[in-house]
Amino acid sequence: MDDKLIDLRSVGKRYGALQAVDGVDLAVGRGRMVGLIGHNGAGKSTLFKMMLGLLEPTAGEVRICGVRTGDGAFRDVRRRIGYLPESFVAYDNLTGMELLHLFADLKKVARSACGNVLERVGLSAAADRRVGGYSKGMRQRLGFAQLLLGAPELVFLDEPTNGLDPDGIHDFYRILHQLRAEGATIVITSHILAEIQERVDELVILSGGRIAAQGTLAQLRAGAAMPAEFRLVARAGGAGRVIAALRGHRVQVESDCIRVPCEPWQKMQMLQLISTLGDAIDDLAIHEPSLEDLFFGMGGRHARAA
Ligand SMILES: Nc1ncnc2c1ncn2[C@@H]1O[C@H](COP(=O)(O)OP(=O)(O)OP(=O)(O)O)[C@@H](O)[C@H]1O
Repeated sequence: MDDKLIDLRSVGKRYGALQAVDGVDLAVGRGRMVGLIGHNGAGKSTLFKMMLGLLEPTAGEVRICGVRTGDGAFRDVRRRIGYLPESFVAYDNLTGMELLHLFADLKKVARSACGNVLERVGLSAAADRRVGGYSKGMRQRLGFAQLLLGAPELVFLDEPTNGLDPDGIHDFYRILHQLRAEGATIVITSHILAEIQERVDELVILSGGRIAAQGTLAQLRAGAAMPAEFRLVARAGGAGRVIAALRGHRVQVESDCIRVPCEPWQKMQMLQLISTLGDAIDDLAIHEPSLEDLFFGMGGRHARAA
């Protein structure tokens, strides 16, 4: 069996004169969880639709579970895929359970699986209520429940945490991590970079239809070579000594701390220097660049320049 569940080779999609996706190469192995991020219009949904076989690429090849999306055999592959679109449309006059029965019938999954799935997303108590009375977060959970039907091997989620409260987001990722532990391969898009950065195995930054960067957060940090920042809190009367010792560094003095940018390879030197200041320093923290810092340093900047 092919362990590259997703295999995109030089994939492009053109809408008339607009090149929405351009020369994308991407391989995702079984059991991986990948975060796809990018500005509005970067091409995330177009890429998703091509991976789901809903859109034909105008260039290159999309293979899912080893099968080309244009091939007849892809119909069977589709049954192994779960998809939660950005706007999950539910029928308001059905109950949550009735709606799930509908999805179970469409997916050829036994209706008896629905109770368990509703329980998994925390909607058991609302199973017999009409969807019209559900909150935005409850609808999103229902969308997640339909995705779980049939235990999909490959899962695509487009902005899945929109509308969820912090508890909902926490539960949502807990279930996703369980799915991954069971062997599922997961691709997720999000605009909430702080939320996704520590929760996926790998990040793909899409910009202007192309992959601007790809890797773990640590790899993206290393590739971007963005400085970390030391934040030093001086003891009363100690600030002058700290600033004098840091002469030659780009020091920024704030009301609550002294900020010193530091290249990744200079961290140990900086720590040694700080250790000589002893009792002039009350506290220190090292702030590594966040995904948001990297995004605006790479994809975001490219995107806006495009
Ligand atoms: N059916 C279509 N016809 C013409 N242009 C389209 C079509 N669908 C998308 N586009 C264009 O392709 C580009 C990529 O759109 P896409 O929806 O894939 O981006 P996205 O990254 O998902 O954006 P968002 O974060 O806003 O959902 C955009 O410029 C968009 O206007």
